[in-house]
Amino acid sequence: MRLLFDQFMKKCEDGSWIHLPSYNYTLFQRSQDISAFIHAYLPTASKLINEEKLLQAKIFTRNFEDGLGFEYVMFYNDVEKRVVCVFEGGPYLQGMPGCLHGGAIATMIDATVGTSAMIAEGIVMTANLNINFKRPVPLCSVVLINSQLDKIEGRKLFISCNVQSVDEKTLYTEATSLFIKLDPEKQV
Ligand SMILES: CCCCCCCC(=O)SCCNC(=O)CCNC(=O)[C@H](O)C(C)(C)COP(=O)(O)OP(=O)(O)OC[C@H]1O[C@@H](n2cnc3c(N)ncnc32)[C@H](O)[C@@H]1OP(=O)(O)O
Repeated sequence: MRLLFDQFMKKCEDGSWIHLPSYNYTLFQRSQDISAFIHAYLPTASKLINEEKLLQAKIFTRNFEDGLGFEYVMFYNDVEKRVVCVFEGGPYLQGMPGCLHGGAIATMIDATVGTSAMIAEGIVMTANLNINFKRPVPLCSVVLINSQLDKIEGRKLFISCNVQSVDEKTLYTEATSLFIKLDPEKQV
């Protein structure tokens, strides 16, 4: 993980790649911003949200102690419209014995392609995520999640993604996704 981090940080030196900051909370740090977002974009859902509990909200992937859950770092290449995530799924993410849980893989795919969509179009939501699990990901191994923004049609963003071993010899997972840029005029 450290070796790959250093390799990508080196790529950032000429500005072709950017190290993306990781968030422990949603992109909105203050609760009133979260509340304003929900009332603006998700009025239907806002009626069901417990505002008090909302104060404890954290990004799902940032809820485990170091090394036990989702350990990851993302880098972005604006020319290629790519986000690459270096990810190690910790021991608390086990599915079948010795394997990373499929839901944990889906989460990190969603986070990676979602980051790509947010960079391109701001406030987006996942409308569709199709995942082919081709080989089991060994638990606690480091993988590369490569996402590619394929096209934008109106509010629709089509992003593909694969999960490979660090030596890129093993293809673990392939996915396609559709993100929709939220329209504040539309009741979601
Ligand atoms: C920082 C890390 C980033 C993390 C990112 C994580 C993102 C998430 O996990 S979001 C949570 C999971 N997603 C959700 O809960 C979303 C639930 N769905 C929704 O809220 C709505 O369906 C939403 C917002 C996606 C689309 O609703 P709305 O804005 O009304 O758009 P809508 O008019 O229905 O559709 C717009 C277009 O997309 C198409 N479309 C919408 N959904 C789909 C779909 N599932 N499949 C194919 N096409 C679709 C529509 O057909 C329409 O196409 P066209 O413009 O050609 O007619």
